[in-house]
Amino acid sequence: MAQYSRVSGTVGLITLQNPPVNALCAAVRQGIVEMLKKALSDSKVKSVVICGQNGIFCGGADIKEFGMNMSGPPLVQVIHAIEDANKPMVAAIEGVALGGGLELALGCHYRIAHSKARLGLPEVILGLLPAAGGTQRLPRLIGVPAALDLITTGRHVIAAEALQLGIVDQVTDHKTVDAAVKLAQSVAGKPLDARRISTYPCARPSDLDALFEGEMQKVRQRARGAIAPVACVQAVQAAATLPYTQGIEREKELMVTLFTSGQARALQYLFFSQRAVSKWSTPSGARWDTSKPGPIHKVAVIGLGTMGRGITVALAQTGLSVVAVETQEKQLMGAKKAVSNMLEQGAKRRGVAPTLDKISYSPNIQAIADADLVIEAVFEDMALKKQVFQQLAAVCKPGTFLCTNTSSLDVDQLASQTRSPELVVGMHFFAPAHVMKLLEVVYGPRTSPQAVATAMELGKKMGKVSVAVGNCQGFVGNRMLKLYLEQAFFLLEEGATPELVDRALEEFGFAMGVFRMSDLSGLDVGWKVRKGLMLGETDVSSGQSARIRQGCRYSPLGDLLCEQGRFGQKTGQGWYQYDKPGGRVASSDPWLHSFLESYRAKHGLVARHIDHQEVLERCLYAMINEGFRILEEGIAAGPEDIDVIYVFGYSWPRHRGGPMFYADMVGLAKVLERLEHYQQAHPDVPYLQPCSLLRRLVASGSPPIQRWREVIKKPHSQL
Ligand SMILES: CC/C=C\C/C=C/C(=O)SCCNC(=O)CCNC(=O)[C@H](O)C(C)(C)COP(=O)(O)OP(=O)(O)OC[C@H]1O[C@@H](n2cnc3c(N)ncnc32)[C@H](O)[C@@H]1OP(=O)(O)O
Repeated sequence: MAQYSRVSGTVGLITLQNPPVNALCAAVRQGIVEMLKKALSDSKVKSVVICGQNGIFCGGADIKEFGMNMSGPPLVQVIHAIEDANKPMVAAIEGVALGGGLELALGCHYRIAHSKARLGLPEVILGLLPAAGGTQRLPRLIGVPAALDLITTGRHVIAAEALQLGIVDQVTDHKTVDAAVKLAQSVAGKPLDARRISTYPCARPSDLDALFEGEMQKVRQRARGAIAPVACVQAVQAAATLPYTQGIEREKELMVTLFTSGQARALQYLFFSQRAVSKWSTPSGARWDTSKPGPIHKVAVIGLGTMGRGITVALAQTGLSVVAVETQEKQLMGAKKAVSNMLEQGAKRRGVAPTLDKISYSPNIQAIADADLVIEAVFEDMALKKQVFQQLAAVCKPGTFLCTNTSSLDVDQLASQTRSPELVVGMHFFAPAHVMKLLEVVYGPRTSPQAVATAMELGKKMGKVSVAVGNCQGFVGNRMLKLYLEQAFFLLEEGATPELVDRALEEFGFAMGVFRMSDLSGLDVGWKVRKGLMLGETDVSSGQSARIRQGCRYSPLGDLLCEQGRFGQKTGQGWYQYDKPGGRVASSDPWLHSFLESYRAKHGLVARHIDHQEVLERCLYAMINEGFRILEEGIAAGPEDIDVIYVFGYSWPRHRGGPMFYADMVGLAKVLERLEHYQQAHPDVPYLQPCSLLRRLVASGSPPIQRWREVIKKPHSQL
C-alpha cells in the first residue's frame, strides 16, 4: 500500500499505492509509517519524496472507512511523524491532492506540483472538516482569509493558483517526481525548523473578530442548515487564536461532532450515490457495462426557446458540432444572440475561448440530415412533438438517435411516430439547461440499451449528473413533485398561507419554498400541463365540485390565480407580489390572503392551525411515498437514483441526502405511521395510501437504505 525505494543515490521515494485515487486507508497509513521509518533510518538517504502511483498524488482519506471502526495509525499522527522528520520531506503532487491528501502534503517540508494538478480541502462537501491538521496548518501557511475560502467552500485550485497562494513551492510542466527528486537533493542537509508549518505563527488580520463574524454570517446564510461549514469557520478561528496544539484539539472536537452527525452520513451517501447512478441498469437487463454508446460527432437541437438555447450552449461547450434549428425567423435571430452571449460569458468565467464556431443555425429542418443525434426541444405539446418526430423520422439518416427534452410526456408515444423506436430516448434537461447539473435519461419499453448508453455518455460529456429512469407520467422528478405541490395547495385550502409553507420548507433547507419557487418558474407552466391532462378546467355541467377531478381531491387554486393573470415573477404577481413584472423580491400580498379567505368561505372550508411539522410531513412524505412506488415499479433502479435527481435537479438540501435517504433517517416505521394518519384524515387523496413496498420494508425490520434493493423485488414492473 506504500512502496519504498532509493533513487538518485540519496533520495528515499515513498509511493502511495491504492488505486484508483490512492485514498489513505488504514493499510496506506500503516505503509507510510513503515516506509518513513525505513527512509529515516537509511543513512544513505538525505531527503525523502512522497508521491502517488499512476499519476495521482492522493484523493484524501478513504471515505469508505468512515463510519467503520478505525484501525491503523490515525492520519493526524502520520502527518506529525512526517513533519517531525529530520530529513527534508518533499510532496510530489500530480493529479490531485485533496482532503487528507493535501493535509499530508502540508505536513511535508516542501511541495512541488504539476501544472495540471488540482489541490483542495473538500471535506466540507462530505459534511466534515480537514481534521488531519488542515484547519490549523493552512491558515498558518496562506493566511486566514484565503484558508477560510478554501476550507468553507471545498473548492479545488489548480497548481498556478496554489503557487500564488503559497500552498506549493514550485510548479512544473515536466515529470513531477523527477522534479521533486531534484528539489529534494537541493535541500538535503538544510535546516528544517522554518519549514514545519505547525510551528508558524498564524498571521492575525487586525479586524479578526469582525472577519470571523462576517464569515460566520456568510457561511450560515449559504449553508441552509448544514453544520460542517460553520464548524470549518470555528476550526480556523481556533488556528487564529490558539497555539497549534490547542487548535488541533479543537479541530478534533469539532470533527467528532460532525462525524457523528446525520449530515455527514447524508453527504457521504450522496458522494457514492452520484457515482453509482452512472452504473445504470434497466429492468430488462440492459446495463452500463454491457451497452456500448454509439459514436456522436454532430448533434442537432430542434426548437430554440429557453430550453433549446441552454441545451445548445451546453452541447457547444463540449466541443461537439451543433446544428440548431428554429423555424420561426424572429425566434431564431433572438436565439443566436442569446446563445452567443451565454457562450461568451461562460468562456470568460472559465478562462477559455468561446466555442461559437461549433454551432450552425438554420430555419430549415433539412439541415439536421447528417446529425448523429437530435434533441427535440419544442414547446411541451404532444401533438406538436409528434409532428416533429414524424419529420425527424423522414429527414434523419438511418441510425440517428432521436431524443426528446419533454419533462413529462410519454416518450413511447413519440417513439411510435418513427420507424426505429429503439433509437428514441428522453433527455430531460432542467432549466437553465447549461447550468443545471441534472439530466434524466428516459428509456421506454422499446428503447435500445445502446440508445440509453449514448444519452448517458452524452450527458456525462456535457458535465451532467445523468440518471437513467423508466418512462411514466413525469418520470421520477416531476412525478414526485406533483404530489409535493398538491399537498402545498391543500394546506392553503385548510388554513395555511404561502409564507407559512415556504418558511417551513426553507427552514428544512430548501433554497426556496414551494410557492416562491412556483412564482419563479411561472404558474402558467403547470397550468398548461394540467389543461393538457384535462385537470385545469371544471366540468360545470357534471355538477361536480371544482375541488374534485377524476374522482379525487383537487385544488384549483393555481388555476384560479392563472385565470387572474397571476403567473408569478414574470407578471409581478403570483403567490406573492413583486415591485414590478420580472421583480425578484417577494413580499406578502394582502390580495392573496383575502382571496384565500373568500375561497375557503365559498367552499365551506374552515381554516385551522397548521404547524411546520404538518407542512413537512404532508409535503415530503407524500413525495417519499411516491418514491417508493417508483422503486416498486422499477422506474428508478434504486433509492440513490431518486435522491440524486432530487439533490441535483430540485435543490433538495444536500445535507439531508435526498428524499429516500431522509425517509431512512426519519425511520420508515414513522413515515408509514404518519402516512396512515394523513390517509385517514384525507381519504379523498388516494396517493397518501402507503405504498406496499414501504409496508414490506417496515415488515422486514426497516433495513438501512443500502439494503433496500434486497426487498425491492419488481413483480409490478411495467417495463
Ligand atoms: C479521519 C479523518 C481525518 C482527516 C480528514 C480527512 C478527510 C478526507 O480526506 S475526506 C476525503 C476528501 N477527498 C475528497 O473529497 C475527494 C473525493 N474524490 C473526488 O473528488 C474524485 O473522486 C477525484 C477528483 C479524486 C477523482 O475524480 P474522477 O477521476 O472523476 O473519479 P471518480 O470520482 O469517479 O472516483 C473514482 C473512484 O474512486 C473512488 N474514490 C474517490 N475518492 C475517494 C476517496 N477519498 N475515498 C474512497 N474512494 C474514493 C470513487 O468512489 C470511485 O469509485 P468507483 O469507481 O467504485 O465508483
